[in-house]
Amino acid sequence: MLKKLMRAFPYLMLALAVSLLLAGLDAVVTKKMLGMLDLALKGDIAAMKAETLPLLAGAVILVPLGVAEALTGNFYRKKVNLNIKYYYVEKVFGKNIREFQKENNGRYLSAMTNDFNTLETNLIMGIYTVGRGVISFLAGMWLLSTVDYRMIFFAFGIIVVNLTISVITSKPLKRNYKERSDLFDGYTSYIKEVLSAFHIVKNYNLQDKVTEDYYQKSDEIQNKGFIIDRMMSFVNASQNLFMNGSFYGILCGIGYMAVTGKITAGGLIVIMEGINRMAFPIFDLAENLPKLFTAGDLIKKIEDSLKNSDAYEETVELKDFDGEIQFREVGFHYEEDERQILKNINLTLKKNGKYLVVGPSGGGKSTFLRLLRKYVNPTEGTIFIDGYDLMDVKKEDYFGLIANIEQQVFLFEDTVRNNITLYKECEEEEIQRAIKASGLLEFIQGLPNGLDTIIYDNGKNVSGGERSRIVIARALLSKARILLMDEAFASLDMERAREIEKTILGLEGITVINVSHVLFKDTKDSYDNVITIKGTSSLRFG
Ligand SMILES: Nc1ncnc2c1ncn2[C@@H]1O[C@H](COP(=O)(O)OP(=O)(O)OP(=O)(O)O)[C@@H](O)[C@H]1O
Repeated sequence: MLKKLMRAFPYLMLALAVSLLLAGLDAVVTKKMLGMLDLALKGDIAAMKAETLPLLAGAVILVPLGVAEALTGNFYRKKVNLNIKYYYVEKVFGKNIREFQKENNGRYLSAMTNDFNTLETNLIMGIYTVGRGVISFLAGMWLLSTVDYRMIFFAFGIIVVNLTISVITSKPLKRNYKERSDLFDGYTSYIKEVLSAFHIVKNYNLQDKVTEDYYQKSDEIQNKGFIIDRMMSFVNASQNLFMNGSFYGILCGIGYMAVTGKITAGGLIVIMEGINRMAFPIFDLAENLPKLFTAGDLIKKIEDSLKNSDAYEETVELKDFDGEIQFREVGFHYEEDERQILKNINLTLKKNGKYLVVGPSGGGKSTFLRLLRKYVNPTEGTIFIDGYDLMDVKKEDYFGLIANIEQQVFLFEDTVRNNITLYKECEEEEIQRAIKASGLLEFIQGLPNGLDTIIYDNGKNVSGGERSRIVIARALLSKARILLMDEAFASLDMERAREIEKTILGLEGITVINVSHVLFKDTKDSYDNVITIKGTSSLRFG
């Protein structure tokens, strides 16, 4: 992520260069204006006339420079935000399916909202604000030094003390920011869960329980925010005390110099202006530096959540499926559960074969499919595909060879066409063939805009059976070599299920592995084999 942030470095530099130009020119114009005051007090009209034009020119240039500063600053902010968001999504979709499913994906939502907001405020804008603050501070320091060079030492003193306070206070702040981010993860997951279970909450009158839980979680987060704000106010108060003390000291000094005639009236105002320019950025620095130091931990937390704990290197490229899939002494148990789910599986699935997988509930049929989908690897034995260990086959190649029809159907909020083609270029004829084979023709003909009708909110306006058929059409169109089906007919009426099953069994050039408890006598015989999975106790093949 740091690399992505660094990519926006040139934009930051550009924005700060414009700020430097603006602050420098502004300081020169101020210095010249106050020089005019001294000339006026001396009555040197000729010198005043000579100074007027450059002064006016400088003042005019300040206007476009001010606009450029705002534009370049916003551009930097946009660039860096887009960079890290792009990086994040790329990384999230680089996660292994199994690892992603195992985690609570609320943490990703929380990262994309809460953590990114914190990063934007504390780091992205923090760096920019600190950079501008330093520039403005230096401009103020230059103004002071034009009157008395010793002011430079005073300025450095202020910076050193400010940095020290920021470093000391950042440690407890870091811890609290991290804890608040963790709380946000839980909070976001909770909100996601409660909103998706909205109808259950209403039907079972769980509103009070939800309100109470919500209140408690919000309370914890607010408390953490309160602790952070309280710490920041202590930090700011101590920085302010030091700053105000220093500035009052300076004011006394310059007051004395003015009274004793060591500086002119213009010089006095130059120093006041310089202090003014230094004061605001110093308060900005005091606020932003400690926050800036907390960003590292947040980035680490985000990066850690993006890592795949399974870093097994897949080396085999497999562009086609030519022969067979072989299970040899395959056994499996889930990572978090030592219970053996599958044991000693030995079977061969031939190219273009049609296989029906049956067995009791909880017997391990979906787990068997998960192995075939490469979501998990066997904990014992080996699955070979065309002679290669499936574990070594690159996921992106293998996923290109298989199509899945799962129990949980996901539909995009888009047209029926895009939901079927999954945004790939397809011939109209192929689409129509898939629609017919999946029994969707009647449904699509009845839609107001046919294939271009929009499906809303993961298929709110589509029935369970229609959803299944859309996903079946999707799989038929994908031209996959292996079709893996998990209770694909569960929400279809018998007649339609039988029809679609017949179509699928008649498909040439595709291997079908169908886990189903919906069995028809006439179609059952069309399978090349029926595999019975009954947990670890037995596995029957044929
Ligand atoms: N992610 C998981 N972590 C731990 N155990 C799991 C996980 N998924 C499934 N199991 C367990 O594995 C066993 C087999 O589950 P699986 O879903 O493979 O069975 P199934 O035959 O497909 O069942 P059903 O027909 O009811 O869908 C069950 O005892 C289940 O509790």
